[in-house]
Amino acid sequence: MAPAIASETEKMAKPVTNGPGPATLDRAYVTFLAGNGDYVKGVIGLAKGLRKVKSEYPLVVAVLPDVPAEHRHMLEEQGCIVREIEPVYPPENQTQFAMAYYVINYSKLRIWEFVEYKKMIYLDGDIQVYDNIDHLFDLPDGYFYAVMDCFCEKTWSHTPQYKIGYCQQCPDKVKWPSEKLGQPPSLYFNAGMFVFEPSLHTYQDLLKTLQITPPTPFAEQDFLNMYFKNIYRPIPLVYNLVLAMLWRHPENVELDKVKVVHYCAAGSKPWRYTGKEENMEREDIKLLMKKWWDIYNNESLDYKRPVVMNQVNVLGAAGAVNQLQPLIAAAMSQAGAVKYVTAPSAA
Ligand SMILES: O=c1ccn([C@@H]2O[C@H](COP(=O)(O)OP(=O)(O)O)[C@@H](O)[C@H]2O)c(=O)[nH]1
Ligand SMILES: OC[C@H]1O[C@H](O[C@@H]2[C@@H](O)[C@H](O)[C@@H](O)[C@H](O)[C@@H]2O)[C@H](O)[C@@H](O)[C@H]1O
Ligand SMILES: [Mn+2]
Repeated sequence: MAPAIASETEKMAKPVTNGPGPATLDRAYVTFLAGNGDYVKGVIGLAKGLRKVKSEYPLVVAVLPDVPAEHRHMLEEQGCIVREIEPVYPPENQTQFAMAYYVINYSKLRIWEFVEYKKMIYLDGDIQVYDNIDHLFDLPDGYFYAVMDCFCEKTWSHTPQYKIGYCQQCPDKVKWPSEKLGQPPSLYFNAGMFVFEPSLHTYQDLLKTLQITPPTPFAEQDFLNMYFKNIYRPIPLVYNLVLAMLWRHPENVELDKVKVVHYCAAGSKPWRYTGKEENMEREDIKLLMKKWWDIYNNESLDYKRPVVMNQVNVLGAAGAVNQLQPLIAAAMSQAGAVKYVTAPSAA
């Protein structure tokens, strides 16, 4: 079993900053948005959540062409960097995806092309970050970091592990029958959150490999698990609490220590929450819904475009200078060091 890297992760308990200045620009969070529906609320909530925990890095949103201009504008208004990507489709197939819409999730693979960033943390749009996780950017390069998934929900009923009641979250509860089924499944991560390094070589190889890989029920999540199997390193579940863990493996969950919550259980998308589906009436679920909405509705977390006057050609006319002076002083105090150019001295 690949050693969890809890020790290294725990060592970086406090968010690492890059010295006094702003964080290096070769790091960013990235999420994925498709369609003209309500997932845009998830991404807006995520942008506000990252701001609330004072993350030092921007949020890039990879949008499919079907994301309307109005939604893109809303994301830019929240300080997001919006990047259009082309869809990625798996080879022709008769696969029954666990959820029919999973087929669009292969488009996530486009983020490996964002090579202006050396390291990125991918977060699904139905994820919220409640504690600063910037320190994950300092995990050693060369690996793929993600949290282990759970096999106990009905969405896994097509798998041998579900049929025998085996789950990697509790491998000793129902032992894997190696004599009958051979090797147990490799450690398997949830693809709603992962730390990765964009690379054109990896990107091209991902797309090439995809075209010769028969699709499977969990779509790009299965594909990414197969592709990164040898460099996958599990990180603690505090970095991606798959909600089902609350009722499937409560012994593994310390909710007050959880930093990232993934609203992926049936009926748990906060912006669609009715409380009617199974497990959705739980007190911890209601608390997590309130936490999500408190951030989404918190206007003080809206992005405030800095008024930066990086170059103000102050005209010679005394009158203009007098009018501008207080404005410049206000801008300087608000935007830190501001360079402004005084009008060249009259020749
Ligand atoms: O209509 C959709 C469906 C999915 N997504 C994106 O694809 C991700 C994966 O889908 P989802 O989170 O619904 O899968 P789950 O984690 O629930 O299995 C979402 O978080 C969104 O970022 C989207 O933007 N629009
Ligand atoms: O396209 C496949 C998706 O597979 C994953 O979701 C699943 C997985 O977590 C199962 O374990 C749960 O049972 C299920 O509810 C949940 O939807 C990723 O979260 C998502 O980003 C995406 O990759
Ligand atoms: Mn998700």
